Amino acid sequence: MRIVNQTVDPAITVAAINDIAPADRLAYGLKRDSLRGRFPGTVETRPGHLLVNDRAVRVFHEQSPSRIPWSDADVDVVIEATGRFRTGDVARDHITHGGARKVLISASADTPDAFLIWGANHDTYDPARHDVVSPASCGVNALSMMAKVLLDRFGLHGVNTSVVLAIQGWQRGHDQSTGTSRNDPRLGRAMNQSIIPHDHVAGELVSVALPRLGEICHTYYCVPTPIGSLAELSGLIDRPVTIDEVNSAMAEAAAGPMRGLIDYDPDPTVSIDVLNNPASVMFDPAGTRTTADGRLKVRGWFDNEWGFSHRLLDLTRLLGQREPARAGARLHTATV
Ligand SMILES: NC(=O)c1ccc[n+]([C@@H]2O[C@H](COP(=O)([O-])OP(=O)(O)OC[C@H]3O[C@@H](n4cnc5c(N)ncnc54)[C@H](O)[C@@H]3O)[C@@H](O)[C@H]2O)c1
Repeated sequence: MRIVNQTVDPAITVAAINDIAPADRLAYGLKRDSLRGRFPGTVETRPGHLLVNDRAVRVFHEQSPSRIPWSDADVDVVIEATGRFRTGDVARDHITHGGARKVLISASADTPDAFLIWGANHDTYDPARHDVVSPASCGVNALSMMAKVLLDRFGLHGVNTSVVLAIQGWQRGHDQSTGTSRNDPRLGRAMNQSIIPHDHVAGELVSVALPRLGEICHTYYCVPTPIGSLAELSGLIDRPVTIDEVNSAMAEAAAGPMRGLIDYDPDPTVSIDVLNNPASVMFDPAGTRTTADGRLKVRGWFDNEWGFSHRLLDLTRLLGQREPARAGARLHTATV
């Protein structure tokens, strides 16, 4: 909602929100954000609506995707961002029961019609076959951008990846045995006390985005920082390459074909410096390492909320297109 309101984009209107939270709580959550500060505008409530900068947004409070009357609010694209309904079949209820045209699951979904990573494989979108789409995760987006440059420029292979992820909404403040959103008991452990390993499928999904990379070994850790995450990628190329060559390739991509998706920042960087960066990854040239036998390693930072939300909107624009004429997408989002 914040990004839509700060961007003048006639292609996207937030038409409706469904959330189990009452409207006054949604308004409060939009007005005051611990990380991003006050909302730069006005937020009020009216019966059945939020008024955001005097624009009415319909609010529903249904628990189940099968009960939300999206067609009443003329919604084209639903962003399924509850974290609860991550399988393609359940998310499809927004279409079959709710009357929306397309669904974007804001996570590494199970069995969507397609995984589309913006800038890596979104040009494989087929409107006739892809109704429920997943952009994978923020980490997959960050890794895929660096991998694409290294693959296209140097023929990268033999890839290992790591993500170090800031605190997530589904984590717990103290140890819990029940109620965690995943099966792994480690994910119920207190988020502020540990580096928590997570068996995430991110590596597999980078391979889905860029099949020429082949299989990837991946590791993933959740850490107690509030925002700002790290992506590292290593691999092999068939000739020795210098640090300068790798960094120049990234800088050229950031200034050229990957503009807006890769940000190149030569200043000494720590994770909080990526706050509010809309790119999928902020490449950190100080992290590049190479060896004489063709091994290399790179790192980048990403704002796991802000960058990923921009990619959700990029995909929403794509899914919202109607052929031939009607431009524009009206969307639902469950998080504001
Ligand atoms: N936060 C991140 O860094 C990040 C990045 C990429 C992807 N994601 C994914 O996005 C999803 C949401 O993450 P988040 O951080 O925005 O979570 P969040 O907890 O901040 O937001 C979830 C929202 O869904 C609402 N909700 C819960 N159950 C509901 C239901 N049955 N019906 C309607 N609304 C319901 C909650 O009230 C809340 O407003 C997760 O799948 C997460 O993995 C998060």
